[in-house]
Amino acid sequence: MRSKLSNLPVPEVPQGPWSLFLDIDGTLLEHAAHPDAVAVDEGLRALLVRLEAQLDGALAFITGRSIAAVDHLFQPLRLRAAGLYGLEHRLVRDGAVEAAVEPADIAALADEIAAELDNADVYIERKGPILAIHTRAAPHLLKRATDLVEQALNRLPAGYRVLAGNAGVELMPLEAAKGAAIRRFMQTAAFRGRRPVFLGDDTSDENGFEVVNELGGISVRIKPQGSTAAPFALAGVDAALAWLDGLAGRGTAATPAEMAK
Ligand SMILES: O=P(O)(O)OC[C@H]1O[C@H](O[C@H]2O[C@H](CO)[C@@H](O)[C@H](O)[C@H]2O)[C@H](O)[C@@H](O)[C@@H]1O
Ligand SMILES: [Mg+2]
Repeated sequence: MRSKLSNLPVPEVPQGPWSLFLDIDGTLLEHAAHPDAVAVDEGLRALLVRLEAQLDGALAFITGRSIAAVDHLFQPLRLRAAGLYGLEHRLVRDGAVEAAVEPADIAALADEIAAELDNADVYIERKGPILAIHTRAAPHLLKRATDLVEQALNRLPAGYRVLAGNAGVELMPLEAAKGAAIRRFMQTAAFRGRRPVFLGDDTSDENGFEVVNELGGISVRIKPQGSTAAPFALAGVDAALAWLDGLAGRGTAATPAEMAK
């Protein structure tokens, strides 16, 4: 069931064994005009290290970015992660990435859409099997970009969908879903038997909230703007980081450099 966001309470503190799933953009990092314009500071790295140690490894990023992009952002950390909305996984810290394959037809569509839009403020992110058109720096082009992606969808074989956000639109395989990625982690040794907690900020996180709710976990929508399946909310990135900081145990800390060994 979807609730009105404005009335949502701050999340309860998890009791007993719990695990943590984290969206990145808009949850841990403030949005920037371009995907490459964000940066991770040492405070955030240290917070993640503390939480990961406290949870005996039961922490994973669940993101629309590729795992390669996540590793670049958070280096030297290589935490557990589902990238590309679950098309890629790294189920153990520092482990191998199960990568997704790029269908040739998506690459061709990206070229066509780039030529049609022909605007330096629109960024077309080619993420293998997913194509993202970012219009954050050119909001007036969101409708045009969405129309072009929907036209492209009609020319693809069945098995793709369009996911529209506030500042862009993505074309992706149907199996790209954060909820499925969370279920997959919950079946692994580090997460099994723990209560999932998931923080996310966008439409693409709603499917993850539904799965976490079904599993009896705590789902939290960051900076609410519409309806959501999450029963809890936090006002923005600063509030999310402060809440996580409050959960982070002190005294078990390894440094990011130690974790990268
Ligand atoms: O699932 P997330 O971790 O939230 O990732 C979602 C997308 O994040 C990135 O794009 C978004 O953040 C950019 C930086 O703030 C912003 O410029 C863009 O408008 C946002 O859509 C990333 O580039 C995408 O690949 C992710 O799908
Ligand atoms: Mg996000």
